[in-house]
Amino acid sequence: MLLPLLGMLLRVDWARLPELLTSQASVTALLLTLRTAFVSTLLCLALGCPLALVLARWQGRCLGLLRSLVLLPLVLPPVVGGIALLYTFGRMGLLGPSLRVLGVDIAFTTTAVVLAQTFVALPFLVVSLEGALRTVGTRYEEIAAGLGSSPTRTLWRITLPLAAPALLSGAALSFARCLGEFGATLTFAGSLEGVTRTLPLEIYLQREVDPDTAVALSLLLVVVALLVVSLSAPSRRRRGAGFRAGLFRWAREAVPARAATRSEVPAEVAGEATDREAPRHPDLSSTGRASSRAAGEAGLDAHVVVAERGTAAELSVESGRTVALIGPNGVGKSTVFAVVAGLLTPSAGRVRVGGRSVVVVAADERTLWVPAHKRGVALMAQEARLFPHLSVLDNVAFGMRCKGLSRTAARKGAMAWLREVGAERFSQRRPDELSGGQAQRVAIARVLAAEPDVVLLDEPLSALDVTARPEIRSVLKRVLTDRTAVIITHDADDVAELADHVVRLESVRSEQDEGMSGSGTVSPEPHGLRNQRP
Ligand SMILES: Nc1ncnc2c1ncn2[C@@H]1O[C@H](COP(=O)(O)OP(=O)(O)OP(=O)(O)O)[C@@H](O)[C@H]1O
Repeated sequence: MLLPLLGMLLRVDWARLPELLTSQASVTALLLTLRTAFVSTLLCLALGCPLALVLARWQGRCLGLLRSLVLLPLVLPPVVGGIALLYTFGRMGLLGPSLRVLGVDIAFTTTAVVLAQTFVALPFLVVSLEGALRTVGTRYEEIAAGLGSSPTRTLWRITLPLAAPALLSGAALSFARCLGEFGATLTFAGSLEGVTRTLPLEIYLQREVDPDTAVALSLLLVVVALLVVSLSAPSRRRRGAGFRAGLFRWAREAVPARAATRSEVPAEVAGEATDREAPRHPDLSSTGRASSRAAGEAGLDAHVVVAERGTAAELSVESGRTVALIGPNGVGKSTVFAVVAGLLTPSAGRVRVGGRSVVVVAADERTLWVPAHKRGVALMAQEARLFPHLSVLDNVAFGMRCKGLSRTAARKGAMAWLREVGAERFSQRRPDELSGGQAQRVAIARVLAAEPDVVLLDEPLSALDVTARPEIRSVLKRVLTDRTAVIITHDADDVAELADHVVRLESVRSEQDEGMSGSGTVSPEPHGLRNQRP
């Protein structure tokens, strides 16, 4: 890699360098290159983001074919791309006559340069972004939906910010690729000075007449490309260090509405929630949920069959009660949660939340399907899954923001919840600056601050060490009082301390059941198991 660069550097006429770089033709070519590369990168972002999202999230059959098509320009010689574009947009091409009727002429114009650059650079953005989206997965999006976030809000507030580093690297790579584009541009746009002659074309021309200018311009292109790529390359330093992180932090702090300073936030909520009652934000307390918490009413009622996972379960939770869902590994407890939370369609069954039907499926056909963010069901998993790009305070405020509270009101409420779970001193930290126990406290506050009708806790204490467990258990015990909740656990202490009832999901696989990998039965224990060993 270095040797050819060295070879070029030794040929640079350093004394004449400024004069060579500032000639009229060089400056025109450089400005045209930067301008077109910038527009092409914007076009790559506009086309590449949805494409990457589809490739990362869609599970259709033609996915492989679609990915191959998107990646094709990476392996095609650019001149082939140029010919393809010419026979599509050129005067005699597929769309040429129709475009001419509209008075649009694309081939051999600056627009053609932009199209050629976009054609070859798009895969760089898509590949970077798709990889990042797949790595992040859907776990944060599922949490966001449980907190009441609409798909659009989730896209802008969770998915894209989480993929921002990859988006930046992908955009920079695309920009760099646009800077160097030659073959497709020459074929489709030609080489007209000031219109389509970009820097690579200028270098090629100068090579014939003035090799010193060609070498000087090549050096300039190397420097620009190196700058772009190095600024966007993933940092191997500690998270939060480095130029990019510094730039992001500076931008965050420069926008006062986005981040309150450490001293501001506690002052903002001074005097809030001084009692040990679980705080309910005043703007959220009148959502009608109080009536659904009347004793004896159904808080959650689920009858679920997921044939492909061999799970069948019936679960009923009185409003304001906590039920422990227990059973051996693989019996289908998390599957039941996924159906109730709206993350999985059952093969048959129905789910009612607070007396409202949210799922009805009969014979594999969904007759009623309320999307996850409209169910009022929040899921808390083994790991805290705090949104890594938000501060602790904004994590907890997220659910309230989804319900339409102003940023200030949501942060006030969030601070009160953090105080409730004993985590207010971490409010301005980032999730990666918390221990497992601290993160789990914050996750509890985040779920409860969203005021869901039903809280689903999937082994919330299992990732904690033995010292943190009793502490978090007692926090849970306090905050789950009067809430409709289901907790999956393998720990007898959790059952004894947290649950009003126990539902046992059992495997009843037998010789006769061949074809079903297993099924669940339910055996509700009588109320009063509290303080007993199950
Ligand atoms: N994404 C998936 N796709 C297909 N099958 C799955 C998937 N996740 C789980 N299963 C299967 O569904 C069945 C129930 O799994 P589930 O995770 O619901 O069990 P569980 O009772 O929660 O287990 P554990 O106590 O180990 O968490 C298992 O046979 C499992 O292999």
